[in-house]
Parts: sequence; C-alpha cells; structure tokens
Amino acid sequence: RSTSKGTSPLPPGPRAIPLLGNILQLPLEHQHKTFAKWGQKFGDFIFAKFFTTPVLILNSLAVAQDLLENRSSLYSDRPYFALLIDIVGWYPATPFLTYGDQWRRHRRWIHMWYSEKASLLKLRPILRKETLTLLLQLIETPQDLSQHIRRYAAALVTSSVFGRTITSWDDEYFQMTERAIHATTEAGSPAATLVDFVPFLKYLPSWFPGSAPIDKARSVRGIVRNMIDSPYENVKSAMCQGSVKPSLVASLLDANAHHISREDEEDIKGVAASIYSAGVDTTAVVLNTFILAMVLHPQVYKKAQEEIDRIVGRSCLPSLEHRHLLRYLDCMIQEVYRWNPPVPLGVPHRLTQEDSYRGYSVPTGTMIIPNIWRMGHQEEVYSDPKAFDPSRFESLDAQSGASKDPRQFVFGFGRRICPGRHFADEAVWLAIAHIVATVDIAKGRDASGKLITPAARFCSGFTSPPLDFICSITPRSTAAVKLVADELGSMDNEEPGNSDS
Ligand code: HEM
Repeated sequence: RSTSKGTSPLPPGPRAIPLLGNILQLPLEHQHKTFAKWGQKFGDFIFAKFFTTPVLILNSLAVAQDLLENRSSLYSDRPYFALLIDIVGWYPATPFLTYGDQWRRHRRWIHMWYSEKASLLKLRPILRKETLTLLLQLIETPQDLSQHIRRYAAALVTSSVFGRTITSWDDEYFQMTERAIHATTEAGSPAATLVDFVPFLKYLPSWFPGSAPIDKARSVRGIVRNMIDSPYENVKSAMCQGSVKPSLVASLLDANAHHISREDEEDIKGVAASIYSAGVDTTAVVLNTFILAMVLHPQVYKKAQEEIDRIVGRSCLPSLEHRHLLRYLDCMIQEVYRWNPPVPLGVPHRLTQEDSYRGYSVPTGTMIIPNIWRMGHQEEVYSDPKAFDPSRFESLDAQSGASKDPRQFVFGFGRRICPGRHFADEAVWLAIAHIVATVDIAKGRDASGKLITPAARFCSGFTSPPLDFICSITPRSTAAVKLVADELGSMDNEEPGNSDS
C-alpha cells in the first residue's frame, strides 16, 4: 500500500482485491452508512479502490475542509461520469464538467443569477408567489403533498431560468422534465455504475449479455435531449416575438445577442438543464423531510408555531425580513438538513495532482467522496445523532452555532460548492415558515381510521427522499386561508422576476 513514488504510504482502508478493488464490500444501498462503519476502524479518511480507481472517502467535516476547501486548487475536478455524459447525454452539465474554463463560465452565469445579493432580491417575488401557491394547493388537496412540494421546487427553477411558471402537476413541460429526471435517476447516479469505472463498456452492443442497464440508459437519451433543447428554443422564439419574460436564459441570450455561437448555445442550455436537475430533487427532499419530522415530533412543530405567532402574529404572513427574529425556526431547519442531508455522499470531486496529507500520499486522479451524511451524524459533534432534536442548536453561542451549522456541509465544498445554496436556503425557509404559520400537521389515518406513525426511513440513491408516508394537513384557521388567498390575489398583477422589492 504505497504510492507510485513509494515515499509515503496510502491512507488506511479496507483490503482491496486485484481488478475489483473494494467493490464487493460495498452494499447496493445506503453506502454512506458502510463508509461510516469503515471509519470506526480506519478513521476520518479512508482509502479504497472501486475497480482500479483510487477513492478517498472523507468522513469528517474537518478533513473535507482541509482538502476540498483549503487545497481547492487541487481538489476541484470531477471524475468522468461516462454513463451520464456519453450514454444518457447530459452534456455540457455544470456538475459533471471538468475543472476548467467551460466550468468557470457556467459557474459565473449561475453565480450572477443566484448568489449576488441584488439578484436574490429580484428573485424574491417568485419565491413569494410560488410559496403562496404551494400553501393553497396544500390546503385544497393535502393528500397530494409530495406532488405539491415537487411542483413548488420545479416552478421556482423554471420561473427563474426560463421565465415560465408551472401552475399544476399536469403542466406539459413539467411532465416532460420530470420524465427526463426520473429516467436519468433510474439509469444511475454519478460514479455509481460499472460504466463509470470501466468506460469501454459503453461500446457494448445491445445483443451482448449483461448490456441491459447500458441499453436502458441509451433509451433515455432522446428524452433528456428534449428536456435540454425545448425550453431553450421556447425562450428564443419568445424573444423573437418580443414576448419574453425576464429569466436567466433570456439574459444570457441578450448578453450574447451580437454573436452567439453553437458552443454558447450549448453552454446556456447546459446551465439551464443543470439548474433544474440539481435544484428540484434536493429542495423537495428537504421539504418532505421537514413534513415527516413534524408528523413524528408534534411538540417541535407546536413550539415553532408558538414562536411565529409571538413574533410575526396571526394577522400577517412571515417574510424573509422576519428570518433573523425566528431563532427556533432556524434551529428546526438546521436539524432537518442534518437529520437527512439531501445528497448524502455529495458529488464526487477528483484530485488533479498527487498530494500528501497527514503523512499519507493520495495519488493523482483519486476520486474524493465526502460522506456528508456522516458529517451530520458524528456522535462527537451531535449527541444522539439519530434523534430529531432542534434544541441541540438552541443554546449554542454565535461561534459554536456557526461551527455546527449543517449548512456548512450539506451544500458541498470548496470551489464546487452548490452555487444555488443561497436561493435554495431562502426557498426552504420561506416554504417552511409559511407552512408553520398557516397549517397544522399531524399523523394520517388508514382506511379503518387508525392513526399511522410513519417510519423515519429514507430512499437510498443520489438524493435521499423519505419513503412515502401519509399525514394530515389542515388549515390552522379560516383567517389563515384568507390571508394566503388575498396575498396571492394581490400578486397576480405583478410580473415575476421583474420587481426590485
Ligand atoms: C436544498 C437544496 C440543495 C442542496 C442540498 C444542494 C446540494 C448540492 C451539493 C452537495 C452539490 C455538490 C457540491 C460539491 O461538489 O462539493 C451541489 C452542486 C450543485 N448544485 Fe446544489 N443543492 C441544492 C439546491 C440547488 C439549487 C436550487 C440549484 C440551482 C439554482 C443548485 C445548483 C447546483 C449546481 C449547478 C451544482 C454543481 C456545481 C459544480 O459542479 O460546480 N443546487 N448541490
């Protein structure tokens, strides 16, 4: 176990076998838990091999910060995701781009639209309108909870990226993108399929035994291409007709109007589709996890409602200006992020040049996997980590509060950190604050009227939504419903994304 130069040893890790490496020791599901178990034996950073690819698993925030942040010039590349890029056709998608000029260009565009303070302020009317729509839908058809949450997350993205809102689950564009995302997820997560490690497999013909998963991935290509092309073409033709609404795509087309090359167009499309695929699932996971946690912990929900009633009152709805006053609500949201991080293993990074760390050598090309789930479940940092308990954040002073805030890791690290995090965090906060202020959440009942306690269980995969559960959602009062309906009505004449308020 030493590097090519033979100077320092490789970091500790489970024994690998030739060709397959440690792949046989990996379970198909919830791999973050296996990596956490390996950590008990090998420590916070573990060296493994997936087939012949060297892999470094980071099991603590301190190690992730040391490497991915403090040495970000070395650790910001991505492994090549052959299945998603070459077979499914996700190109040029920001999360999969190698570290270089094209990626920098994508990041600049996303940053401009979703991170600069002035841009975030411009997006607030979209957030407000979609939050109110979410609430009305929850009140009208609470049984469709997860559809409403997904529509909310998707509408935020499509309004800001294409200037096109999604008002209902049946929306044609929404259904098309959902099919593409679903098909992609079915095809495989980044760095989780055989083709990612043995790229020549992508050339296997369909008649070859064992090629079925690759064939399935091939069949998705058309749907994904349609998702990437068609909304972009719609914005373009709306621009020609002079009927375009403000959006990221419209602003990029405008900025490049004098001369737009094929590469420019592909980059704009890639950024737009990436934002949808990166932003919708993740935001929906947080909101679904929040609802599940509230069904299981009614005392937490009651305490958050009491805080909102005391600080905001019941005659108006909360707004982002109240955020710094609602301390318990913030603790609750932090606990939601920590309890079930939406992307438990992040998106892998890649080391571009051999490095040494704490006396060990890490070879060039190592795939770096931050175990975000484990960072939120470290006993030494969060006692009784399985428990959902917002009070763990309540008594912390500013300094230790900041050092334990899960938002330090759930959005990833270094130069690859999620560029939509500020927008996502505002969207999550606003939706949760409004839900707390206007509806009651409780256990649902089965057909025989018996109360059902859902299990705190989460799907295994790239993201970690809770397993399906039922619950009861009812308005807190008729006055609350009227507040929501009146405010939404008053926004009808406002142009989304076009206000400075
Ligand atoms: C709660 C919601 C969200 C969570 C938890 C989340 C989490 C993450 C994580 C863990 C990464 C990988 C970072 C890394 O490589 O270290 C990431 C990347 C990314 N996210 Fe998010 N995200 C969320 C919402 C969003 C939204 C709303 C957008 C768009 C507006 C977005 C756009 C992206 C993009 C484009 C990347 C790829 C960045 C790159 O490779 O340079 N995300 N996100």
